[in-house]
Amino acid sequence: MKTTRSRQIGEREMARGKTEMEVGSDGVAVITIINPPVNSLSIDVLFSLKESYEQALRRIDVKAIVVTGQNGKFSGGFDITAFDGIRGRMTVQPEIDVSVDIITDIFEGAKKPSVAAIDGLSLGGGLEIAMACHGRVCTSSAQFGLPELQLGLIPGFGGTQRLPRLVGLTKALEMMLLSKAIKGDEALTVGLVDAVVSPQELLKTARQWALDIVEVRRPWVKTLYRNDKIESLSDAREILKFARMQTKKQAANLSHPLVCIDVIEEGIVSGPRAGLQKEAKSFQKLLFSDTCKSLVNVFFAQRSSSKVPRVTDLGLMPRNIKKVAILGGGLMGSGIATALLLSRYTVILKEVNERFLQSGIGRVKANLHNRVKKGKMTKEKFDITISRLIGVLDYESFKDVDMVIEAVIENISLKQKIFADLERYCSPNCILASNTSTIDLSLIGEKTNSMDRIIGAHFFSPAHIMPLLEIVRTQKTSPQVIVDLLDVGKKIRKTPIVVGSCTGFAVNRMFFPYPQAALLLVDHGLDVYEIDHIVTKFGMPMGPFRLADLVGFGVAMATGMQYLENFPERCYKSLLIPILMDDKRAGEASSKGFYIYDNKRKPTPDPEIKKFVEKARTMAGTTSDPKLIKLTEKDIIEMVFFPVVNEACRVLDEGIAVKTSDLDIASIMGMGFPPYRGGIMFWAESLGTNYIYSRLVEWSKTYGDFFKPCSYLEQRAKRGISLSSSTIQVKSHL
Ligand SMILES: C[C@H](O)CC(=O)SCCNC(=O)CCNC(=O)[C@H](O)C(C)(C)COP(=O)(O)OP(=O)(O)OC[C@H]1O[C@@H](n2cnc3c(N)ncnc32)[C@H](O)[C@@H]1OP(=O)(O)O
Repeated sequence: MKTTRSRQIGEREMARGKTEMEVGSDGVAVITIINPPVNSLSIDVLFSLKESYEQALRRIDVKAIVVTGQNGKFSGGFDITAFDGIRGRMTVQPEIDVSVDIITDIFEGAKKPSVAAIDGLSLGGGLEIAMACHGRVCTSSAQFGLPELQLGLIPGFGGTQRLPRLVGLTKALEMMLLSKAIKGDEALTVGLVDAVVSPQELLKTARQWALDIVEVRRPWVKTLYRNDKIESLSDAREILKFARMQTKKQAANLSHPLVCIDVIEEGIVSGPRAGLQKEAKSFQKLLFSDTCKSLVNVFFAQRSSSKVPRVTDLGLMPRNIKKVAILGGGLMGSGIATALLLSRYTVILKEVNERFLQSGIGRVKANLHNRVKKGKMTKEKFDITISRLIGVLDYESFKDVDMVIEAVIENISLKQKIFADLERYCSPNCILASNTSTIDLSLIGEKTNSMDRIIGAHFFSPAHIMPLLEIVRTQKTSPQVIVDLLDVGKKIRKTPIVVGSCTGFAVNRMFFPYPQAALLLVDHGLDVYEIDHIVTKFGMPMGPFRLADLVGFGVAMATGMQYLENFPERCYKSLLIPILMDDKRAGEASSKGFYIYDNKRKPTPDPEIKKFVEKARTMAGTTSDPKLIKLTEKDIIEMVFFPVVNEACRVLDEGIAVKTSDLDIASIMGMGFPPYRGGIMFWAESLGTNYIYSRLVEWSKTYGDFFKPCSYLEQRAKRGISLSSSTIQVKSHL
């Protein structure tokens, strides 16, 4: 990464982070990286580190150097917030290459040895600096990784060259291509560090290690020139060939993992300095890629989703939730119970009779057993985990639970009765949550006086695996209850988004036009499997028809009815699914839907589908539209996803979601929208509001109000304003 410092400092009043140096009577200079919260490497930190090094090298009382990070964190890597600034500055002639000129020539090439003392995080650029030191000492909880690929980048401070030289090619590829972090003990086993010590011993050991190098009691190793761990050229080529093959299979739409492999290969074939140069060039190019911009958007969107205006800024502390009761042990209830048990909550599972209860407990056990089978959980851990699950048939044990999550079938009167019961049996402070995916919470709590503690906890199936938690609040939900649920969400490792109450809430609501658009295209002449293929190629985990099979036609019809009741003017009604249901097809569960499923649930296209499609077209009076048959893949993607963008705009307009970035997260984590496209709104923004608006206008003229753009989109398109700008800003432009 090339940059200049003078411009940096000139641009800001205050430096972003620094290093401090302290020289001990033993002649060791300890340089500490200081840039809370994760000691990221801003340009200021990097230049301060360079200055500290140069000072230490100049001073005759300094024999050796120890580099460490403040507050038990070595460094979380290069400052991701600085990427935009760097992109802007790279049009100016860059002067210094951080990787070669600073890290390699000044730090690693120094005439005095340096040792990294690593506790906590050592990620990305942080690990790359540690690898350029001549020794590494860490604690067992220290975390090491090069996760740059998750940001659409490759390591840019020499990581592609030094990591293989320390841990061998296979392990290095695994750590980089899978962004897989390892802990201190494994780092020692694979050769990434030289010693693991307690946090109390860390600095002392690192100082002594550095002095030992000076006094030739330990070797002075320059990682970049090590050869002992690198495989022979022919073996290396085979390993890299296999890695390329795997990468193409698993990430067909991404090029940066292949760039990473090329850069590693360059170092092995042409030597590490050539590798460093290729790495620097590739890094700079990737920094400008759409993939990088999209994935960085996802990184910050994910972190901002738990920051809720007028809720998390009130200074409220989350209450300590220990015991959670779940009503209903079906697919959702058992999945939620599993997620909670895995994070050490005590869980009470209530069912209406013994048979249902045993099935529910059986499902939880099966979920946990799966983890044991995959080696993610030991048998002992399984026993401890399942011992925290208590099955009950009545409300007796509900008096001391901190939170209840109702996960019964979507029946309004049943839910109303349950919430009225809960109000009687639970303590007045108990949080009353519902896992409903469509029903308005005000309706669910109608028969209670507890609307302030009623909240939606909408999990996605399978609940113990899917990463999203949609937290649904009403006008009356208290901020404290939202803060509590956000905290539980974080503890069970979910990414929460907080949204308002409406039919389908944010995720299902904005995606309801998605299958409808696909059905419209089929009714007008397109092929079911072609649409699924194109949508999958775009990056969705499955196409809309395969998804309908997975969800099941019964559920698809029931939720479809909800949208039809609430938004009749913009629903597309196809007869295809009811026709398939008449043929006793219910989707994957019945082994037949749009696809035929074998006993391993592998889908195969069904030639018979054509017959049903024809019938649906005849009954609806639609015919093949010659214009649609000629559509390009791009057109099809737009016709399927622009109605989603349009509905997302309504969700924002109604204040159901407050940030476009929350909808990005919702689309990625709730629906599998490809993260490397940044999320549905980020992708839409990249295409241009006006473009989306004009295409919707054009289609609505031919195919009706299903495509009619909403006023939120129209206003922004006409004024050339981004989708994320608030209504107030738009009005001010009027
Ligand atoms: C040249 C080099 O090769 C290029 C690079 O180094 S690119 C950077 C590589 N490093 C990474 O990708 C690490 C990214 N960070 C993470 O994975 C996680 O933040 C973490 C594991 C470090 C910490 O996780 P956790 O404790 O859950 O805290 P988390 O909420 O994620 O982060 C805390 C804060 O630090 C910020 N932060 C984390 N890493 C950062 C980074 N590298 N740069 C800037 N800010 C960062 C987060 O945005 C967040 O800010 P906020 O409080 O304002 O929202």
